[in-house]
Amino acid sequence: MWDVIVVGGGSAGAVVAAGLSADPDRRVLVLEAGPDYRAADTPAEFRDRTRGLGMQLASPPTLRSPEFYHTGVTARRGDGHEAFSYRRGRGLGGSSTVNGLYAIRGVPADFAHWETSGAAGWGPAEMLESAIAIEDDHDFPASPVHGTDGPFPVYREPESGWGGIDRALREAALDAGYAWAPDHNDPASTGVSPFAMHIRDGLRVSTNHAWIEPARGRANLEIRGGVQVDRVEFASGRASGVRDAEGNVYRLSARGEVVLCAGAAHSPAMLWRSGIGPRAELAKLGIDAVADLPVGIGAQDHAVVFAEISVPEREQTSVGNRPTNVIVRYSSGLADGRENDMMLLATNHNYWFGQPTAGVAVSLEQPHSTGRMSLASADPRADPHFELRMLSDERDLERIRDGLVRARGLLEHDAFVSRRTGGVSAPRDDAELRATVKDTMHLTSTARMGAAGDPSAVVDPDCRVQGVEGLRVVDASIMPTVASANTLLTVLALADRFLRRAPGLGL
Ligand SMILES: Cc1cc2nc3c(=O)[nH]c(=O)nc-3n(C[C@H](O)[C@H](O)[C@H](O)COP(=O)(O)OP(=O)(O)OC[C@H]3O[C@@H](n4cnc5c(N)ncnc54)[C@H](O)[C@@H]3O)c2cc1C
Repeated sequence: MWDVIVVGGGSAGAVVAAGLSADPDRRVLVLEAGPDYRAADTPAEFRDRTRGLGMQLASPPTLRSPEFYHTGVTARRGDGHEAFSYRRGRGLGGSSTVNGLYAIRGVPADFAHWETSGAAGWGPAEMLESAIAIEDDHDFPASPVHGTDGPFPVYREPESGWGGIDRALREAALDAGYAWAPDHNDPASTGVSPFAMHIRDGLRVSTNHAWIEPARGRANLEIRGGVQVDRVEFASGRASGVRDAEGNVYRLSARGEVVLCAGAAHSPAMLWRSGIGPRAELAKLGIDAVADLPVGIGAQDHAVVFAEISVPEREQTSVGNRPTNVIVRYSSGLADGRENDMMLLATNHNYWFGQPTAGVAVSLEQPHSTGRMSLASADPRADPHFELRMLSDERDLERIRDGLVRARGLLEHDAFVSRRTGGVSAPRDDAELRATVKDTMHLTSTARMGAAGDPSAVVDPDCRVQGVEGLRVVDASIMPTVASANTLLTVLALADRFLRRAPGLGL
């Protein structure tokens, strides 16, 4: 019998498990589909920051450590595209073990928007408090918006370690009038910034290193790897435990709760298998509905397009072969965009496709387009599929079009012209934009948070799944809308915020 069962020991799951097991009176069980391993045994290829070099969007035919990925998840990025794999991490640390290492906070306008859309208590001040609490950032010692005591390191590569494209983007963007913002994690910042990473001494720090490892050995915390959870079981409308794919059942104590932290792809799939989702979709899979909720509807990710150039190899080399050390954030002022709705990324090498080119990526940080999940069967081993419908909302197209014009303009600056060996290659019209748009692996909002009783929300502001008792979701799924930044730091701040809101959970 467990007071809390945490499903998924990934990014949010590690924070939640460590936080809840800090109370020795609470018995916490973590069930993780992938490997349970000591942080020191993380495969070298993931600790080394050159990992970014091999991080193509599509899984390559052979992966060196396939057990660290859920290889069956697929997505169609845009209407008319071919569907192909959508990367998700697996094993302790989850996606924080395999991700691109970028460590950037969401912007205050995101959280203000969350609050007005019903997520009371998740506004800019609260999310800043959590962002400060989790981090260990020594670059701005006197800053009131930074923390140095948290478990998660934030590091910025000095200019001497940047690639030629990083330098060119900074020079061109400053000349074009974008401001220099040395700290993109300052809530007031916008403009040209060094892109921070979650590394210490040059090596990745995952949530397995930062949260699970220090909590291991607690008598009240048990971690089981290799357990593929099928679904949550209920008795009289209250979660009574979970069942795994082998049929084993893990039971909760009388006041116990299940916290799903299986990520934005797998938490919604697990909810469907548990009878929580759109009634009509569940019926197609032969699942009886426990609660008719819009699970799997509203999926978001940042849409990205590229302006590519060819440059000599020396311009592509940076310390650790990082693809991007410099970004430019700006507010488009277009199509209902809030502050910092757009990002341009220096691309020393085009890791998304493993191409030899370089250039500037244009990323839509506040998409209006939403997608949805489907499941081929109720089999617990069937991974979900996503129709992301990127750029299907005209307002997204308008801003990405404008972003590409800006990127093209920057690539005509002498800093780029003097480095490139040919012309600029980029989508020429809306049809090409829609045909070439890519994701950034930042899936969110598949079980979104909203006001209690709001039929368009899956969880309330205490992360409780509506219509049942004893079940919460705490991971990227619950973001009301995708944060305007790479999503990991927001997921971690969100997990910290949850812990502050649920002090007596399961007891
Ligand atoms: C390749 C890649 C690159 C990325 N790059 C960046 C980046 O550079 N910066 C950034 O900020 N963000 C990045 N992201 C996004 C960011 O890492 C994620 O948003 C974040 O880690 C998600 O956290 P999570 O807790 O929601 O899910 P995860 O960290 O994915 O954790 C989910 C966990 O649940 C487990 N699980 C799933 N199903 C089951 C089941 N049935 N039973 C038991 N356990 C289960 C999984 O194995 C996993 O361990 C990237 C993501 C990927 C995949």
